[in-house]
Amino acid sequence: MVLSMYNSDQSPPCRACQMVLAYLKLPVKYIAVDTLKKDHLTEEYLKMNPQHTIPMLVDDDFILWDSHAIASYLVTKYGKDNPLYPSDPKKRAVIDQRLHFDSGILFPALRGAFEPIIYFGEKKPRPEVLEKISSAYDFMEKFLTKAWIAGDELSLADLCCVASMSSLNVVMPIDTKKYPNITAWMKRCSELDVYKKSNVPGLTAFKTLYESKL
Ligand SMILES: N[C@@H](CCC(=O)N[C@@H](CS)C(=O)NCC(=O)O)C(=O)O
Repeated sequence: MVLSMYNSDQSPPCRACQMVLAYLKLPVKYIAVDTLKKDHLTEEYLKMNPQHTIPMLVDDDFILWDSHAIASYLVTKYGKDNPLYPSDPKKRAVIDQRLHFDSGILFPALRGAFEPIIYFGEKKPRPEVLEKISSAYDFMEKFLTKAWIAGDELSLADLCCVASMSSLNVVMPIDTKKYPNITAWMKRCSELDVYKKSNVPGLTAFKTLYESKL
C-alpha cells in the first residue's frame, strides 16, 4: 500500500481526511496543491480528477476524491470494524446522514462565504451566506443531543463536520449562549489528539488567509 493525498492544509475537507489518516495511523505522502496558484487546474491534475477538487487520494493505482468518500474508504479498507465507521447498518446510516449533511449544508455554506473573499476580492460575507450559516448552526445544535454528532461514539462524521464547523466559526463566530450543544461538542473535538495535530495548523492558516482579505 502506498497512499498519497493531494492536499492543502487550509482546506477543511483536506483537514478532515488528514484527521482520519492520523486516527488510523496510516502512512501517507502529502502532495501540496495551491488552488490560488491553480495547481488543481493543470492538465495532469484534471486527467486524474476532472472535478478538480482537493482532497484527492491515490492508493496505488486507485484514485478517489471527495473527503467523505475518502474517509469512509480509508476506514472500510484499513480500519476494519473501527468505531469511527462501524459496520452496524443503523449506526453507519446515521453517520452517513451526517456526512451528507456536511457535504450538502455545512461545506457549501462555508464555500459560499470564503470563495468570494479569498478568490474574488469581496470584503465581507454576503447577508444571504450568513443566513445559510446561521441555519446550519441551528441544525447542528438540534443534532447534538448526545456527546458526538452521530451518537455516543466519536465517528467519521465528527471529524468531517468539525473541519467545516471550526472554519465556519472563523467566518461567523458561534454564539456560545445560543448554541450550548455545539459549543460543548467543539470543545470535545478540540481536545482530540488528531484535531490538535491535523486540524489546528491548517485552521490557523485558513484564518490568517481569510482575515488578510477582509
Ligand atoms: N465535497 C468536496 C469538496 C471539495 C472542495 O470543494 N475543495 C475545495 C478546496 S476547500 C476545492 O477543491 N476547490 C477548488 C475547485 O473546486 O476547483 C469534498 O468534500 O472533498
